[in-house]
Amino acid sequence: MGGITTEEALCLVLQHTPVIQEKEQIQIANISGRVLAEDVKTVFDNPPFHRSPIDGYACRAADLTDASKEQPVCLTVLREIDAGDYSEEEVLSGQAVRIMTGAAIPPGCDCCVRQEDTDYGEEIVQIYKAERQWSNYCFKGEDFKAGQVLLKAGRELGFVEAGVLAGMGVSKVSVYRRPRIAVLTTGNEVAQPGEPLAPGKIYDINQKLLAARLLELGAELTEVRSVPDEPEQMAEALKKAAKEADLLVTTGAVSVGKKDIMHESLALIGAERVFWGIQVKPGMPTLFSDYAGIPVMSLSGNPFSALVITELLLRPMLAKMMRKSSLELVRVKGTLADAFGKPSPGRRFVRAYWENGVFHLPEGLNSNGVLASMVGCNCLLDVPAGSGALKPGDPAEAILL
Ligand SMILES: Nc1nc2c(c(=O)[nH]1)N[C@H]1C(S)=C(S)[C@@H](COP(=O)(O)OP(=O)(O)OC[C@H]3O[C@@H](n4cnc5c(N)ncnc54)[C@H](O)[C@@H]3O)O[C@H]1N2
Ligand code: MOO
Repeated sequence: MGGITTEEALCLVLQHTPVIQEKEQIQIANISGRVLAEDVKTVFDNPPFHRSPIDGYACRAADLTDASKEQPVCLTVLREIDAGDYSEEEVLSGQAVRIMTGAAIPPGCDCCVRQEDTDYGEEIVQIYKAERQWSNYCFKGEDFKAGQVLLKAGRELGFVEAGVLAGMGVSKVSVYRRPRIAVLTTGNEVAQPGEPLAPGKIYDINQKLLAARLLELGAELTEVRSVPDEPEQMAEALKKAAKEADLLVTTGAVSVGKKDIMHESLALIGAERVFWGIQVKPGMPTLFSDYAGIPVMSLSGNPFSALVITELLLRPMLAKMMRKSSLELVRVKGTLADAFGKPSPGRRFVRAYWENGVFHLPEGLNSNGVLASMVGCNCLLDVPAGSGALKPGDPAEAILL
């Protein structure tokens, strides 16, 4: 098997991968999967006031030292404070306020009593329980203090951060823009889903397969389309796509056939070949070029080959472009539940389902042109070069999808 190793390929690919620098402001409800571009600092204490975590009465703990069901302590109820109300009137010894969960505790009080530990009195309340100072008392600033950097630039954002930002009163944040990718598939044999299928034609799987995965990984798609197997047309399509995109992805026409037009198309636009051929199955004829600073990843046309190299190379590229370490490949170990009959003279990736340390192989064919048996698979077994047929119980490793 010719070509460089996958590690060498990844290294070269990353050398030609730009990190996106441009920033944009987005609403915090849309931040999931984005990367924060600037530190976000708090400008007030939260909660902004001492507050009650219960429905009951706020008063002074020193008044309650002897309180019990048998010998209740009676306090005069000054007022009711509901959540959202605010009172600055000091509560003195012998006094209490009726207070609701989330309401601001007035000055003078240093504890709250649950209403279940009282007689629910409206003007005079009988308290049945002693409370320690600061019990049932949430302090101003216990969530965060003014001047704290709660979220640092570079953090990957999700629902927790959306909630934290909302609590800070922030409605928009600055994030790095998404990488823009164009996907161009080749092949005079491909028809688009929804169209009738003429003899000799197949549906274009790669467009949708790649578009769905790249969107899932966090990219923006500038265009996704099929280009006829004509070098001039593909050259034009690449030139046009490069005006909008940070990365170009093509599928098909990279092998050695007469219609393998990617080589000529890339030569026509003056793209520099970085490598052609990786010692891996599937995806062996993968071609990678640099077109005036824009990386061009040309995947082989077989859908499973395109899928494997998307995970092995495109995903780490996106991790770098977006500064998202969560996209880096995760490896798992386990044992095989099923046999895999083919020997692997070179490194091979095989579709599988991993659960509780066990790898299950799907029923259908594990062939590069077969995609249906991928349904339900969640990993790619990484079978080292020089392996023979694999049998149940053999140890194995995989990358998670
Ligand atoms: N004489 C040789 N023939 C082949 C070699 C070789 O070394 N010598 N390598 C084989 C290997 S390995 C692969 S992989 C393929 C790679 O071919 P290409 O990348 O040039 O891709 P195509 O020939 O265009 O297509 C391969 C296969 O995939 C189907 N295809 C293409 N595009 C799509 C699409 N968008 N959706 C669904 N299916 C697609 C296409 O019809 C072919 O069946 O070359 C081997 N040949
Ligand atoms: O390398 Mo090809 O991608 O075996 O199918």
